[in-house]
Amino acid sequence: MTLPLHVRDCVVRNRGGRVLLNVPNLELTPGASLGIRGPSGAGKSTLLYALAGLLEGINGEVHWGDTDLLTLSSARRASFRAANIGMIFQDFLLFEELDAASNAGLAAMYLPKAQRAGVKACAMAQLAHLGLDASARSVASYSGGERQRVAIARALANEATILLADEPTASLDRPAADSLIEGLVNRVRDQGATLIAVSHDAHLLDRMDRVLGLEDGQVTAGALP
Ligand SMILES: Nc1ncnc2c1ncn2[C@@H]1O[C@H](COP(=O)(O)OP(=O)(O)OP(=O)(O)O)[C@@H](O)[C@H]1O
Repeated sequence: MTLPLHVRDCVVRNRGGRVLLNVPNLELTPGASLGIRGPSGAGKSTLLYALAGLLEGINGEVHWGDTDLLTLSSARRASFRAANIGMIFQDFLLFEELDAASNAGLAAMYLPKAQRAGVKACAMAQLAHLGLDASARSVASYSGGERQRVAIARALANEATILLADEPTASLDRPAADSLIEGLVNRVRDQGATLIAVSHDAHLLDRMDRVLGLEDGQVTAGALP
């Protein structure tokens, strides 16, 4: 199921009250891709976390279709994420002691039993597609590029229609980065998925339908379609 995004008056503050992010209005139709660019500390990751319902102390509205994420309990937000959102975190957030397949198939833990085998199989297929074998080695010993690919496989394993990616090409070499970009763009086109990607990679930003600029927590460009 593909879902439109509507964000209204989304404000995130730190504990001292400083505004880290202020997005008055952001709309994205299903099947569209949005790049997010801006200097370090601009609030790009904070915006992705807000869109995933991963922040506390946030004001405003983040609607995916009819669901306002910010009104849900944290348990319901976790279920919504497991069913709808694939997220590639900037620092990967892998479980160090687990192997690649367990990390990539993590969404299975949060889904109904009937869907678990499918997610695990999809995780294995994504790993293979990304050139990783099903080693029983824990990911603690993986290289940066391998870790990034495990994180990508995890994000794609639950067939999510919302893909939130934080610097997804940062640890990949150019051919691997271009192949990933191609795969993501194809997924948006073929499955009507929504892709929102924070990136400094001009190749990636060039392939997005729109690019949103952020600076010091404020939107500087590209909020409207
Ligand atoms: N949990 C937090 N508590 C307090 N401040 C935070 C928290 N998370 C982020 N910040 C601050 O919010 C601002 C935006 O951080 P964010 O990680 O969103 O920036 P970014 O644009 O993604 O930067 P980078 O490109 O360096 O990853 C920074 O000043 C950061 O220190």
